[in-house]
Amino acid sequence: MKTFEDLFAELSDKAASRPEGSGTVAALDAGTHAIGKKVIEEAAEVWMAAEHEGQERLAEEISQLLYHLQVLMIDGGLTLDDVYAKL
Ligand SMILES: N=c1c2ncn([C@@H]3O[C@H](COP(=O)(O)OP(=O)(O)OP(=O)(O)O)[C@@H](O)[C@H]3O)c2ncn1[C@@H]1O[C@H](COP(=O)(O)O)[C@@H](O)[C@H]1O
Repeated sequence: MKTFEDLFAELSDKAASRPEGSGTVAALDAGTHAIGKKVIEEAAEVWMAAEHEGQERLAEEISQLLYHLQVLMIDGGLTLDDVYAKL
C-alpha cells in the first residue's frame, strides 16, 4: 500500500525526470493557477462524498485531494518537512 511519503517521493522523482505521459508533469507545466483549481475541485468532491456518497467514495476523493495537494507542494518548492513543521 502506498503511503503519503511514498507518493511524494514518486511525484518528486517524476518532476525531476519528466517522463513522457506523466499527468504530474503535465499538471506542473500547467502551473500554479491550474493546480490550485484542481485542489479546489477535489476539495468540493471530498465534501460531496462525505455528505452523500459513502466511505469508499470519500476515501477515493480524499486520495485525489492529497495527490493534488502534493503537486501544489512540489510546484511551490516545498518539502514534506516544510509542511510537517506546521502540524
Ligand atoms: N494518485 C494519483 C492521482 N489522484 C488523482 N489524480 C489525477 O486527478 C484526476 C482525478 O480527477 P477527477 O476524478 O476529477 O477526474 P477528471 O476530472 O476526469 O480528471 P481530469 O480530466 O481533470 O484529469 C485523475 O484523472 C488524475 O489526473 C492522480 N494522478 C496520479 N496519481 C498517482 O501519481 C503517480 C504519478 O502519476 P503520473 O504522473 O500520471 O505518472 C502515480 O502513482 C499515480 O497513481
